Amino acid sequence: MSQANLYSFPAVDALAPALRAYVIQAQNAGIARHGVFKVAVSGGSLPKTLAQALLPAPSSDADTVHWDKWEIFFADERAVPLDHADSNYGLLKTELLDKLPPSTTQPTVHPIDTNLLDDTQELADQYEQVLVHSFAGRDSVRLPIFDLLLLGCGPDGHTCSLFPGHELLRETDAWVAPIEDSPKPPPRRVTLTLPVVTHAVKVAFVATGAGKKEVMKEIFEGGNGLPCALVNEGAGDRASWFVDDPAVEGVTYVRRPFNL
Ligand SMILES: O=C1O[C@H](COP(=O)(O)O)[C@@H](O)[C@H](O)[C@H]1O
Repeated sequence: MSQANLYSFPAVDALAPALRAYVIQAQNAGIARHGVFKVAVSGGSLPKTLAQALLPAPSSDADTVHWDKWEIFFADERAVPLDHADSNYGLLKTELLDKLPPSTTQPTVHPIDTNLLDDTQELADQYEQVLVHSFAGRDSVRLPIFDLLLLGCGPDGHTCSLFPGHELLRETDAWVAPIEDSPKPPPRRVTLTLPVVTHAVKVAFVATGAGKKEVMKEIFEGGNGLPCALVNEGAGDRASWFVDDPAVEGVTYVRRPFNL
């Protein structure tokens, strides 16, 4: 059985160029496949690291981020207005999108429909319809296949808004699901479901800082049914972890040298 790749770097400034190279390779493969790059992103600490990876000017044609071809979705989102401090869209906008050079054609971004914030089931259903439309219809595809998912890992092993032990981990039908009892605030959210996450062409996790080392040990040395471990099991070597050394201190799982 294939296993997740674990790439570790002394610090975020060494991790960022590797993440950039990996994202650009996924981007180019997506564009070659269907003319666009369909990517879903998390909130939390990810957008800041992503900005560090993707904002520097390209060093060559091969190193270019083709923002005009990006179609950005949210791996999870909180049921709040887009300008709320808890919004994952808001975070991506302030950390990354607002910092693109003015001459850049902005990517297509798919935020949640904030008219539906009062009903998380409707919010999730509407976001699923966005995917249905973008991925050519639920009748023709069993699951949407993202070119890349860029995910975080919480200190409890959650990813997207899939939390340890939560019934949502058993969801097999919906592509996007509501959650009303997230243990991490805010409680009301929507999230991609596990089958969608594990079916992506590639899944990249970014986890940095010593605050993650205990959960990294658990994920890579047993799994314990943690959501991040379930993604590793489902995606195998399509999953890659970009971490800094403090996040994997004491983790015995074999790191790979980063080579594309
Ligand atoms: O609540 C959330 O947390 C996770 C992890 O965040 P991090 O700050 O520990 O990286 C994040 O991936 C998710 O999108 C977010 O809604």
